Amino acid sequence: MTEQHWEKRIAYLGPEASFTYLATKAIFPTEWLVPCATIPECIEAVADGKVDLAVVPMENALEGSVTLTLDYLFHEAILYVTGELQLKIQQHLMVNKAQKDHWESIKGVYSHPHALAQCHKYLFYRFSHVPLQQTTSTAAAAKYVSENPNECIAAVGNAAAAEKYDLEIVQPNIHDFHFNHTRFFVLSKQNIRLPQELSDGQAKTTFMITLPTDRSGALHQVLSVFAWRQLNLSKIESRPLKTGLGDYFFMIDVLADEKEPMMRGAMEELAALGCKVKSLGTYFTYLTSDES
Ligand SMILES: O=C(O)C(=O)C[C@]1(C(=O)O)C=C[C@@H](O)C=C1
Repeated sequence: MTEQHWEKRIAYLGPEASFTYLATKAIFPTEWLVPCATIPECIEAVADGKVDLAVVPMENALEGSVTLTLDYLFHEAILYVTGELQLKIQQHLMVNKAQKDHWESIKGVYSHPHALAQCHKYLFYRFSHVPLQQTTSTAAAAKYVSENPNECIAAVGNAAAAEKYDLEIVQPNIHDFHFNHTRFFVLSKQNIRLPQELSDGQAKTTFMITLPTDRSGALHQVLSVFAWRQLNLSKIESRPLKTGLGDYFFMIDVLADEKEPMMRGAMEELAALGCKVKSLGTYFTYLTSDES
């Protein structure tokens, strides 16, 4: 955080100039940032104690959840959310400067699948004949385009990536809807919280809940546990349990601190209903002002 000097090691989905990097750098300007090639690599790095924190994308306003992050947190790792970062997302089409006069003849568009999906309309109407190639991040796509000056290809990513990898932005703001933001989780092995200063001050708790058995009304009962206590939910999403078709767990965000008496009561009632509840902890949201 800007007011502290933790000198922590923080893994992020890299390389440098990815959106995850911009969100991380905005909130941790002085810490040691460690790029990882994939979301599982970031999560494993913090789970194995190689870094203190890891920052991974978890939800985009246009494309929805980053399911790899949610599933990995449920199935593979025991980690806590210490904070949530939010970043405004602006996607630009960029080419190698050696190709800037021929950009309308591009033979491929490279980017992270979420970024390509956020620009679906533009790419479909403008370049429907051009194959889309998935990369591990938008910055990885920009790096690839910069390392291949003889290929007439483009990357989709942010302005910082264009600058870092010396590319020319040939079409700015190609995302389909103006309101484009992404949420990122800051993960830790400890159930700790980033300092509340600089956050929006609203405590949020994320639970992963498995219903007892396939009995009618079970989800209704779970929701009523929160409803009658006037605990406000800001997200609910079902994901496959991976044990069979129709088996799900639910990821629920509640706008309250898990230490509040009402939340403790809710947890007790869920247990009495036979639900398995995994709390990822209570955390605050930090709005990053980076204009990418
Ligand atoms: O590729 C990047 O730059 C990322 O940080 C990943 C990611 C994502 O997974 O959603 C983050 C923000 C944008 O929504 C697009 C891509």
